[in-house]
Amino acid sequence: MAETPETEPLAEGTLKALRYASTATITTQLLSRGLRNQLVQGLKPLNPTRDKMVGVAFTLRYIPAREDLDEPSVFQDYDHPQRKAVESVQPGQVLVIDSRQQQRAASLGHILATRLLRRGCTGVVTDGSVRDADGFAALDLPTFAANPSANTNLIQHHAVDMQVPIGCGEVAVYPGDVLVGDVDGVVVIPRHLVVEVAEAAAQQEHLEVFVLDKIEAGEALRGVYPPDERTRAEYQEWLQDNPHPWR
Ligand SMILES: O=C([O-])CC(=O)C(=O)O
Ligand SMILES: [Mg+2]
Repeated sequence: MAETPETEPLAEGTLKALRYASTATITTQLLSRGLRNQLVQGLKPLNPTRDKMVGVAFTLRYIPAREDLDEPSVFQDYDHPQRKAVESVQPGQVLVIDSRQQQRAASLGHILATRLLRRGCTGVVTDGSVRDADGFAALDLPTFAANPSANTNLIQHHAVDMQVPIGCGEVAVYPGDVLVGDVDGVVVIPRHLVVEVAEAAAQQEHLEVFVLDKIEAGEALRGVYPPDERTRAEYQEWLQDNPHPWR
């Protein structure tokens, strides 16, 4: 497995391909490579009009809160791990939080998310909750969470570590992995596979545009979906006038 520095940005071509491909298509490409558990479970997009998300994982891990440690004055420390994480996220990264699927308290709120947006963060994913949900709905930052919850994180969570491997919605996320989100959910692509999966997914997406045209025109599935040799040859013709849009 090739080593990639966990903060390495994605190449422009890979970004464009991932913005073009749907999460549905990406999960199919991951399945063809033997990976069946890459879709983060239990999430909803909180700002459905800004739901396409692509970015490199910056991870933050929460453990259960304890009353003698997690009281409001801890936020007087600007180096509190939650605040430090927000001020460490780099442009092109998605903040992914392991909230242990616990939803009673928010993993973060709208002010911190606004700071993330200003830092060039491209999305927020937590398998717990967020608060200030109306703020998230209006913020130009794709956000995926299980639920809104008014409680601040200290009620249930203790931020303990960043840029370590985490679990989020039953999926392993390693720093530097690539997250893609849309209306169907959030998929995690292992970093060493991202270039090939992005290209293969974009190609599949483009072929499916052609296939869908035929189905809309009334053609039957046989020979078309999945496309047989004849349909693939027609697709090659169609490509002359419909070049790959992510290139
Ligand atoms: O979740 C928190 O405690 C922080 C918060 O409200 C915000 O960022 O607006
Ligand atoms: Mg707030």
